[in-house]
Amino acid sequence: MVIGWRGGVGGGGKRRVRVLRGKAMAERQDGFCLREVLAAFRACLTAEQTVLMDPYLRGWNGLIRFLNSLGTIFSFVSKDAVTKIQIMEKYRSSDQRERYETLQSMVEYELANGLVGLKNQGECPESGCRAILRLHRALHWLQMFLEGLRTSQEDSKTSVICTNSYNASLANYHPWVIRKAATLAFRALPTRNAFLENMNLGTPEEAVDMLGEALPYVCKVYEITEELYAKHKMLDLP
Ligand SMILES: CCCCCCCCCCCCC/C=C/[C@@H](O)[C@H](COP(=O)(O)O)NC(=O)CCCCCCCCCCCCCCC
Repeated sequence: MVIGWRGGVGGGGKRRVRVLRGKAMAERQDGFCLREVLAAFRACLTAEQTVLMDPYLRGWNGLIRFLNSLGTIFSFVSKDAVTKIQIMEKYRSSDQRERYETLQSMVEYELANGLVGLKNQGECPESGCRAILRLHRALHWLQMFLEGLRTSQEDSKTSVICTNSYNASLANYHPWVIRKAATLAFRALPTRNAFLENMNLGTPEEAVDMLGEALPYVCKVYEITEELYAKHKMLDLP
């Protein structure tokens, strides 16, 4: 299975307009394409069923770029995610970078050296295991959201798909005030087709096809991480 977009139209610096099926559609001007994000999650997976850290973080940075393009209403979400990503990037450029090459090597290293903070958050506020767990939970939301978007009807509301997937995943770990702010922000999401077009994967139909091909890789990354954390009883890290 190859992740790629058959249409082959990349983003560009200058504003361009292309005509698809008789309908004019403005292209994104920032060159963002969700294909690269999805390919990054695919690139995380190794033959040994480990998860490579660098493409994992690259995938997340791409998602944040997309999130930021949806408006400042999501700043509180992206700031929190960026804090977690930066913790990991710092480790990947430190003397300990090899310890953080994969999620598996990170877990092994931090557990063996008492760097996880198993009892309370204050113990190890910059624990890599903890930062990844927060992103991992958000990946569950993303997986459900994109699957919901992919399988929904054309007239479905993005805000409803987003709220449902949030309530079934991440919301369980958030206090009331965050849940409230998140569900209010979801109301600002564009329509389903505008959202799909914003991914820069072609027409909404092409975007749906692409998601169908690529989502299994995101799911696999999620499953491997979930098993790893379950094995070490770290799914509830404070
Ligand atoms: C498309 C709209 C995207 C909406 C995003 C849905 C997720 C809403 C999450 C709200 C998080 C609010 C911020 C704060 C959270 C923290 O309390 C909480 C706990 O952290 P702590 O233990 O350090 O205190 N943090 C977290 O749970 C991590 C949240 C990370 C959320 C990252 C979400 C990134 C979403 C990227 C979407 C891109 C759209 C992709 C579609 C192509």
